[in-house]
Amino acid sequence: MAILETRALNKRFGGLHVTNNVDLALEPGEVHCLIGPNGAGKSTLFRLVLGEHLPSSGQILFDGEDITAFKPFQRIRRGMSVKFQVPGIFKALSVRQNLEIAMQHHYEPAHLVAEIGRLLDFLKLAPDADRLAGNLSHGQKQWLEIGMAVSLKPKLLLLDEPTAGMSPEETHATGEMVQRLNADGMTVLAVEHDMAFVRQVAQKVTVLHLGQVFAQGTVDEIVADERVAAIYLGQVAETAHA
Ligand SMILES: Nc1ncnc2c1ncn2[C@@H]1O[C@H](COP(=O)(O)OP(=O)(O)OP(=O)(O)O)[C@@H](O)[C@H]1O
Repeated sequence: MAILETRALNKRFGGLHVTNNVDLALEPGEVHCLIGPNGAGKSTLFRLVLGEHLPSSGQILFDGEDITAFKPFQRIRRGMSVKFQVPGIFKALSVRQNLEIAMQHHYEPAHLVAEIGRLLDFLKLAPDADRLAGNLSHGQKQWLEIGMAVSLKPKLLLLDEPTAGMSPEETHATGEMVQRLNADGMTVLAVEHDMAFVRQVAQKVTVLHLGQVFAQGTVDEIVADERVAAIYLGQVAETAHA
């Protein structure tokens, strides 16, 4: 059974049909990347899954339950977690304090310190634990945000362009984090433009175009698909060489 499924999902903003009959299924334990040209409807689909937008029609199922009408907090309570592009960290608090805030109500005090220590190591932030989050580099802020998103061990992690603005080294390290989370059983849905990252982590790729599922397959299948190259990958290559 799919852990996340959208069935004939539609979203209209006035006359604009932004999500058009989207059927998407994520198997438990899969890393699934959502790619597509600007304006393809990736962010809108992401927000529909999270419950920030309600669909005009169609259904969303999570872990076998129809969550179409659920509020975001109800989805989060059932095991979804999200990392947005703009970090929502507390800049005036230390890295450790940020993690404490995310985790303190969910762990016994006796276990909290050890859990935070493990997470700091995982995030490569142990040497920076007592620095103010606002003083971290861009990439480190993204990692802290990923840490806050995974601190409660969600079943499904939603990542919105997790490597935007990162160096190739930071992007690769982020990919390794996703791979480790996935090895521990976490399902991941990531909107991502960086094909190196997609190639590193994705077991399945969905290409959105004009609000519709345009192609779906493994990374190799997608990269070899001339139709995809025509609408999207050419654009990425141009951007990369700009
Ligand atoms: N709240 C809204 N009201 C009206 N139109 C919207 C709204 N949100 C998105 N749109 C429109 O829907 C279309 C798809 O937008 P969306 O942000 O989902 O695309 P995207 O694939 O995420 O693009 P990008 O890669 O540029 O972020 C765009 O034409 C956008 O202008």
